[in-house]
Amino acid sequence: MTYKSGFVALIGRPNVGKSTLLNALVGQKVAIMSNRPQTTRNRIRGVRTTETSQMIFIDTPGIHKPKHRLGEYMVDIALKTLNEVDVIVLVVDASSYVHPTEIEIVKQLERVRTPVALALNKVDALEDRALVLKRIEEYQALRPFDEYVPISALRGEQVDLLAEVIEKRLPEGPRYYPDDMITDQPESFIVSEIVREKVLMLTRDEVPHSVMVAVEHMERRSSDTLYVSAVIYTERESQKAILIGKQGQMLKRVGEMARHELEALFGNRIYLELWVKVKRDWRNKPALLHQFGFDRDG
Ligand SMILES: Nc1nc2c(ncn2[C@@H]2O[C@H](COP(=O)(O)OP(=O)(O)OP(=O)(O)O)[C@@H](O)[C@H]2O)c(=O)[nH]1
Repeated sequence: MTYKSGFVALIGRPNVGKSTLLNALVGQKVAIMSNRPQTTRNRIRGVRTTETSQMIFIDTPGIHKPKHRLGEYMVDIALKTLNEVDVIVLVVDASSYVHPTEIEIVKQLERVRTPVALALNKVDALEDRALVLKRIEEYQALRPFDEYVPISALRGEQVDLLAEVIEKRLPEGPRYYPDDMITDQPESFIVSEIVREKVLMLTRDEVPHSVMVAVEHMERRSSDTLYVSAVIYTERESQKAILIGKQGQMLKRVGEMARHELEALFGNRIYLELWVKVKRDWRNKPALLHQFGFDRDG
């Protein structure tokens, strides 16, 4: 049997149960990632690996925000991402009326070609479960979705069915991440996301959002100390210079801020070593793949 893999965007307005669903799909550990402020373009929220497929769930910040607050730029970024993923899951709260934000999201989705599954969550909270049919009709009137799956993320009901529906639409592909990533390795992703966040914050957009951070090495050096070495890749020498700063001041600040946050998060002392390298050709590679660190060899 062929193995399938791909990117899945979980979208929906706040509080509909996206985090709960994600946890039900991939396990508990990922919650830590979902609480991070949304400064990056996309973030991996979790990976579900089975015998037959691997799904990489990403966040699409901005898609649920009103357009006037967001600006065209972010809307465009969000739409670009949604066009690059393999499946979109729009999570809605079936126990609530169709919210104006959902109507806005559906409108945005007109510009996207990716298949969209509608996950009608919180069916356990419906007085009468037959009401979910009415809800489906209401959403269907907005646009025809590719799939409709009533679920209860909280109780884990029909979550596997949703996973099947997603899997059906994934392309053939490899396991991008090791099977045990969720249990063993999410730390490196958290580290790279946090470092990246500090870079963007402290350089105030002088370094573009496409900057990539690759964690090269993580090692426990004693019971309470974690040694981490990471490379920040920029596209140009000028960006590298900004990032390093006068006498290394900028890089030092990035490192200090990231270290503090990581220590609080992991409850360990962190020894963080940061390097800056220029990597010119990465734009040519498929944006999503490289952004998520699949090309770490160069
Ligand atoms: N009854 C019921 N409650 C649920 C279900 N799924 C999630 N919830 C509850 O809905 C609330 C919001 O859930 P989250 O998973 O944090 O929602 P979210 O969409 O990730 O929210 P944001 O992070 O704000 O975007 C929590 O109190 C959950 O316990 C469900 O299937 N049934």
